[in-house]
Amino acid sequence: MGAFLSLFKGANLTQSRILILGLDNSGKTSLLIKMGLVTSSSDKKSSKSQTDLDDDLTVTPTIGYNVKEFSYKGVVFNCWDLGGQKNIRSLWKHYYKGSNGIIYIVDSADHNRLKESKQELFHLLEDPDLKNVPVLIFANKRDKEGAISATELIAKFELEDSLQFVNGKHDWYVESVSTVTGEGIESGLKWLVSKLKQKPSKDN
Ligand SMILES: Nc1nc2c(ncn2[C@@H]2O[C@H](COP(=O)(O)OP(=O)(O)OP(=O)(O)O)[C@@H](O)[C@H]2O)c(=O)[nH]1
Ligand SMILES: [Mg+2]
Repeated sequence: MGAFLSLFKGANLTQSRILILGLDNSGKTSLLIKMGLVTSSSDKKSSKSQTDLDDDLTVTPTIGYNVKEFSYKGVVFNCWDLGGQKNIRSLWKHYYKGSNGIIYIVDSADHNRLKESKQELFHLLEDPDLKNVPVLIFANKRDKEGAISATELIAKFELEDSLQFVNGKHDWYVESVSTVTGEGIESGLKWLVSKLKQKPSKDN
């Protein structure tokens, strides 16, 4: 009976596997923590506090991965936050298969690493297991002085010219965010929800 009820409850939900990727120190784990708060506060039925949500997550460099599941606007986000240090980025590809979307995080205040971040993004999109997946790019740390805007990131990453041509057609969207203030996160998630609802789950 319990199994039947949970099946019924999930009947209208779009299941999605989302990878949170980006260089080390870009803010992936911070985003995972904040996403729990943003999605639960938009769902008025939930009254989770920040403490409820991040008790098992710490903002220290991730060795391995963290996984969290959120429901937001009819979509179940099964989010995988993978460690971004250079020596463990080669492990990312083992998580690509079956993914429905990517949230790629860029530290928009770290000018010295924008080129490396761009190269990593284009490299990962060459993988056949990520063909056609929508890519939400978060220009994170907008609260920091010197952070570049979403428009500047689009220009620096040359997204207009090239992203749609990498390995199939990738819908993409850039939003300037801060995981400290939460600004921008919901707007980006709304875009991703609209893309995930357009495509059947696991359709890569
Ligand atoms: N000012 C500011 N600091 C941030 C923001 N997001 C993350 N940080 C800080 O950036 C540092 C790195 O954040 P993490 O979330 O651990 O970064 P990560 O991408 O998970 O790093 P790895 O696990 O090493 O791949 C931490 O000190 C965070 O507090 C933001 O929006 N603004
Ligand atoms: Mg981390």
